[in-house]
Parts: sequence; structure tokens; C-alpha cells
Amino acid sequence: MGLLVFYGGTFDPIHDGHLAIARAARDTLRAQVRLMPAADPPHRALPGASAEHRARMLDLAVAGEDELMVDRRELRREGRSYTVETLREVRAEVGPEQPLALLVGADSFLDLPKWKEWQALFDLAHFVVAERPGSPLEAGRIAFAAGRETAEVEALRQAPAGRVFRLNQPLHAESASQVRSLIAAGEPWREYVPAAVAGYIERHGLYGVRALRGASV
Ligand SMILES: Nc1ncnc2c1ncn2[C@@H]1O[C@H](COP(=O)(O)OP(=O)(O)OP(=O)(O)O)[C@@H](O)[C@H]1O
Ligand SMILES: O=C(O)c1ccc[n+]([C@@H]2O[C@H](COP(=O)([O-])O)[C@@H](O)[C@H]2O)c1
Repeated sequence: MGLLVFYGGTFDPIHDGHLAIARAARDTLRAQVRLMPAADPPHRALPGASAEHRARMLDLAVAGEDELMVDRRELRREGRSYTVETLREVRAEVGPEQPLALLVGADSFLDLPKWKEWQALFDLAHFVVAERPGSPLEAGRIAFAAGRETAEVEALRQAPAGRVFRLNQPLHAESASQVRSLIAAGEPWREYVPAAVAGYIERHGLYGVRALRGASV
């Protein structure tokens, strides 16, 4: 059975690191990847851009990309976007046999034991973990996932949930907070986001961006 991958995030805004990881997961796992913006992400301050702006930037970033799509299901739900609730909703739609995976960065994965009902997540989906500078996945720090790790893509198709797979890909240093800070400081930032996303940020005046001299907004 095909594997379905969900990539949740605040995406405030989506940057080249996000896109590279989504593509790497798609290509390595030969699976569709659904980028899923959080309406109200747990464990962080309110996003700088509205949920609708963040989702529209995702639409622009995946336009023309094979097997990358945007899933707005968390935007339709009231309250905090807890992943366990989202995965239960997805599971109810796809049935108990469908292999599902959640794509996360290493920093998110290291924080997993702080997530709502985190142990239940392993009954609902596999985890695909993208390494990230500054968040080493040492055995001691991911002891909560002991016995679940696999290096075999096929293992993710052979069970509906419960395994942990490390995505082997070049490290990406971009972060959304860095992009927001650069914009606010009036420093160069466009190179870190897809060109269509940069255009959107400028047109809508997001993150305190300064209008280009002579440009129409
Ligand atoms: N450069 C990166 N390398 C690996 N994983 C990443 C990278 N950027 C984001 N991620 C992962 O993508 C998911 C969504 O990230 P998020 O939207 O919070 O972006 P962020 O860059 O971490 O944002 P912020 O700087 O605002 O915290 C998280 O699981 C995060 O770990
Ligand atoms: O469910 C939780 O308790 C939970 C706690 C922290 C983060 N998450 C999810 O993890 C994803 C990445 O979160 P963030 O804050 O790094 O964008 C996003 O989909 C969040 O909804 C989920």
C-alpha cells in the first residue's frame, strides 16, 4: 500500500529548508507529501502572518511540484492544532491499514515527549525525521524512540504506524525566525524563500517588509 506523508508546521513563512525536506521525503520515500499549516500551533507564540497568508504561501511554493500538496485541515478546526487530533481525524478517513507518516525536523522530534498524548502518535503514524543543524539526534536524546528506528523505506509500507526513519539529506540551515528577523531588520532575506513566496510577502507587506523603492505594491 502507498505511504502518505503529512508535513505539519507553522510555515511562518515557508522557506527553502522546508521545501528541500519535503522534496527529499517525496523522492526518498516515493510518496505524496502533504504540507499542513497549523492554525494555532502548540508550544509557540502566535505566528506573525495569518493562517490564510501562510497557507497561500504554501500554495505558491508547491505550485508545479509533483506530489507535494497543501492540506488545510487544521485551518478548519477550532482551538490549538494538536497533532494527535489531526492524525486521529486522518486515520478515521483512511482506515487502520493505510501507512501514514509524519515528517518532522530534528528539533521537533527531540521535543516530542512534550506533545499532547505523544505516545499515542506512534499508534497513528510513522515518523520521518529530517536532521537539522543544532539538533543532534544522539541515541541518548531519542531514547523515547528506542526499538522503533529503521533504515528501510519498505518498513514504512509494511506497517501502518510506529517506526522512525531518518531522512538522509544535506543539512539546511534556514529557519523561519531567521527570515522574519532579516525582514524586520531590512537585511537581505529573499534568497532563503522561494521567489513566488518572496513576491507574496512584499505584495502583502508581511513581517514588516519595507516596500522596494519605486515598486508598486
Ligand atoms: N532547516 C530545517 N531543517 C530541518 N527541519 C526543519 C528546517 N526548518 C524547519 N524544519 C522542520 O519543519 C517543521 C515546521 O517548521 P516551522 O514551520 O516551525 O519552521 P522553523 O523554521 O522551525 O520556524 P521558526 O524559526 O519560526 O521556529 C518542524 O518540524 C521543523 O523542525
Ligand atoms: O500536538 C502537539 O502537542 C504539538 C506540539 C508541538 C508541535 N506540534 C506540531 O509539530 C509541527 C511543527 O511545529 P512547529 O511549531 O515547529 O511549526 C506542527 O504541525 C505542530 O502543530 C504539535
